[in-house]
Amino acid sequence: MLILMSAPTPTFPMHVSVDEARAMLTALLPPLDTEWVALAGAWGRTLAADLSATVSHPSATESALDGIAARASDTLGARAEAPARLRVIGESRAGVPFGGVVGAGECVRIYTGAPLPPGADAICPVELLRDDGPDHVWLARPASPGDVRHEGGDFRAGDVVMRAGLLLTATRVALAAALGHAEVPVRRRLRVALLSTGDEVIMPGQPLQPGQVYDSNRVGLGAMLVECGCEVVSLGHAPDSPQALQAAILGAGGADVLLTSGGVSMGKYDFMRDLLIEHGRVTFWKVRMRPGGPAILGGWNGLPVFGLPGNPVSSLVVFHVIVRPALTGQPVQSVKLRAATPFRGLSDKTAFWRGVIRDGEVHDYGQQGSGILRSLSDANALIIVPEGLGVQAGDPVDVVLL
Ligand SMILES: Nc1nc2c(c(=O)[nH]1)N[C@H]1C(S)=C(S)[C@@H](COP(=O)(O)OP(=O)(O)OC[C@H]3O[C@@H](n4cnc5c(N)ncnc54)[C@H](O)[C@@H]3O)O[C@H]1N2
Ligand code: MOO
Repeated sequence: MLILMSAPTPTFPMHVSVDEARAMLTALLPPLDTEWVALAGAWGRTLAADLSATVSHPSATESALDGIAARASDTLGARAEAPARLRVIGESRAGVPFGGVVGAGECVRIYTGAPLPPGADAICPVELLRDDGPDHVWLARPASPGDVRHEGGDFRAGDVVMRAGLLLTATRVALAAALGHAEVPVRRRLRVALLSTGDEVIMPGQPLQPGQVYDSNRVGLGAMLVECGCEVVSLGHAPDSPQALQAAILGAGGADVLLTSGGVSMGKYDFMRDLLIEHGRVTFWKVRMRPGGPAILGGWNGLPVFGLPGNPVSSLVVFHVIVRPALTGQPVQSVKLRAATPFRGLSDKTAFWRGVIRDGEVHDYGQQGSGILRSLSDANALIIVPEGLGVQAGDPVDVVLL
């Protein structure tokens, strides 16, 4: 007769949803103080306060073209066979505006970005002009008010243009400069300690002995943390021993959170799991997702600890859909695409299958094992198949772009 041992009822939540896991991790992270950084060093940081425009952009109504500025009413009906003739009374250059007023029958030569002189309300591009001596021009088309860029057309002084919480991408750093900020308030970088575990795990650069594996998780997770704007405190690697793990965790002093990889599933040597359950604190164990199901969140002496599974695809997918959004405050961005192939559903888990987007459709990458790291590297999409649902070819499907 087969007797199955019944495990004691856990005192912590198990099998939480991906959304719950993300919210629980977010709740364990400390609020981050504000610091000011020069704009040149602000890329990748998170804005800590709203940014207002110190000036309007454009700062004055200006020309969008090189040509002449005139009164549109003087040029109505102008065409090649019956051009309009205007007197040139000066010039307006970017940075050197024309000092006078454009009157009836008059124009000034003007260049892109130069202020529109008072009196003028329209532009004729240089391609449609013919000089008639130094002081007159013929227009083969009416001057167009549409070729004027209005003062404040982009933003006005005092407008709140960027909101706190925004990730400062390259274009947003450019926008902050246009708003007139030499320095910006950003959130302090989160200090994340990173530890990989496992007797078999070694760093590349040494010959691989039978049964060993190169530490791809530490390198991959470290790079992803840098992408998230975090300061990485590398704790290196610890073997499968509770004592070694405890000693390594002590090295995380001062970090805001510890990320580990490996040792969180069902095996006898999964000591990260035991350490948190028996001597630390557990917020949840196991997420209803594949890959990544065995992840465990908890704490050790006040330090939040997130134990990611050892399987390379599992740890990196958990990072994509739980860790990154929690660390950056930026939601997981997904788009709807048409599935070119079926994607398997799981009755009790959300699946994140690797896919390849081709011709606007998403195709199954094929090998979906949690140890097939190439599937993540070659893929450019994570296909989200919600619990209990499958995807047929032709169905719309939510896709996270990798
Ligand atoms: N009986 C069960 N076995 C397993 C279950 C289960 O529910 N019942 N879950 C499976 C799932 S799902 C996953 S994911 C893995 C996760 O296990 P662990 O977190 O305990 O990870 P390890 O056993 O330490 O390692 C798994 C695998 O990954 C390799 N590994 C570990 N660290 C690294 C690293 N830093 N770089 C590259 N590769 C690494 C390790 O050598 C193993 O091959 O458990 C299943 N088992
Ligand atoms: O779900 Mo595990 O995370 O299959 O490899």
